[in-house]
Amino acid sequence: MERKLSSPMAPTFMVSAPGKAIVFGEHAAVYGKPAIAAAISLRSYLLVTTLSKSRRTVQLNFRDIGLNHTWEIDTLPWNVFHQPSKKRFYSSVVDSLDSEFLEAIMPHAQAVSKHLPEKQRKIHIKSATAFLYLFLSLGSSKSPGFIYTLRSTIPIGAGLGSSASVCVCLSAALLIQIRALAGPHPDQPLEEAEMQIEHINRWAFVGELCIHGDPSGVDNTVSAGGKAVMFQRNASGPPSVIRLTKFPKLPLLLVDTQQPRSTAIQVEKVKTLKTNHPEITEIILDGIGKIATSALELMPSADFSGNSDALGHWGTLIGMNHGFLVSLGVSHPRLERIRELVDYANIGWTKLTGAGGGGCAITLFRPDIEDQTIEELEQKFSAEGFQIYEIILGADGVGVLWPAVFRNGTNGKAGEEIDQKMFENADGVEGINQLVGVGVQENREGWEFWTRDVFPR
Ligand SMILES: Nc1ncnc2c1ncn2[C@@H]1O[C@H](COP(=O)(O)OP(=O)(O)O)[C@@H](O)[C@H]1O
Ligand SMILES: C[C@@](O)(CCOP(=O)(O)O)CC(=O)O
Ligand SMILES: [Mg+2]
Repeated sequence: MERKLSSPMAPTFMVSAPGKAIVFGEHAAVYGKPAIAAAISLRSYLLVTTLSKSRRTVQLNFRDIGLNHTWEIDTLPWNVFHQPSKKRFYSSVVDSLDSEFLEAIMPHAQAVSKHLPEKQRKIHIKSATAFLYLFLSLGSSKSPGFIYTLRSTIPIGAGLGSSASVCVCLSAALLIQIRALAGPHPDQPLEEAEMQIEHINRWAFVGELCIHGDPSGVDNTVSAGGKAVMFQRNASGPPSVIRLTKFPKLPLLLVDTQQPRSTAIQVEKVKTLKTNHPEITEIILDGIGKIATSALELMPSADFSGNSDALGHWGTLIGMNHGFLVSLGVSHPRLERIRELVDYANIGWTKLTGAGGGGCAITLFRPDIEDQTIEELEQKFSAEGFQIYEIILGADGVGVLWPAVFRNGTNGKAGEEIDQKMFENADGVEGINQLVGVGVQENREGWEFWTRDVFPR
């Protein structure tokens, strides 16, 4: 099914991609060790509006970070991106950034936030760079004007793969616009769907390269394909990915320290440690990889309930994995406080998830913990300023709503186009979920996913 979205009359459409939780193996994944990660029910949503033929501008409206910038399409450095000698950079698999491209983009990316404080400015520039790199690689100077409006329910910079989910949305939207994707549709052969996911994933990785320098690729892989994966980066060629179709239902709690940090800085920390203490660091990274392999071997049936041995084994591995991450220097006192509270109550095993240095921790509960005990713990977390997220693991990967109209009566607007302003101004996570959240059953109507439901819910 080909879509003619580059036509000026193309209707508004929306794409969405999930965040992720790394259950085992962060950081070591960067160095080619295996990792296990699952897509979560928090997601990003990107609305693409085509402008009339006479308006040849591209507007990036990233409301969550306060970025709203418009470029004239004709002023962008198309000549640099589309020179014949650079063809391989946009026609084949791209696994590194081109310095000439980056240089050409930089003044345009830097134009987005001239007068902001340094920290916020960096965030804006990273997102704008990822967008421009993909837009110029995949798009054309003849392109009509567009508005890209993004909202996300994933906390930014908290280890839940917000960057990857944004990059998957951008990649999917742009590939749809150049008619490079077939589907998704329910009777699409699995192999074809997998190829489409991989196409989206590869360009999302390029976006991640713009945001964090040296990503392993695990985040974009699990965001694009959804569900859960065992992921291993290879020294050359594409990574090895096993889709985990029997990922267990975990009694899991996700707690956010609310301590912001940047993945790029945490990854850099480990790199410095590896330079200064190569042998010891390699042993730790290898140990983390062995934990992920062991977890995969011990992964029981789809359900942990009534299988306390398996749960206990995974719990022990979670504790060991966290210990190794502490040794790498990527924990934080707030993360240790979460672990301390869980350990005192003796009700489970905790590890940081994602790049650490702040961000989120996951706790796997022991079997048969009373609901009241969990409630008491949650109250302590709230009192100390931690944020608890209710998530489901194994969510759908990238999906498309085409055209972007309300399909149901919950918003009282069935059949109406999803209004850009309404989406832009949706009030926080609740507002976004209510309006378009695919986790809300009524809102799922009309969404199509390349991934299939393989997990028991
Ligand atoms: N909702 C969003 N809107 C715009 N940019 C975003 C959004 N979420 C993430 N980003 C980009 O991703 C970066 C955060 O990525 P990263 O440090 O890898 O943390 P995370 O663990 O959330 O992926 C931000 O600096 C920003 O550039
Ligand atoms: C630390 C790392 O393993 C995961 C980073 O995840 P996040 O950006 O913190 O969500 C880096 C990577 O694998 O690219
Ligand atoms: Mg990230």
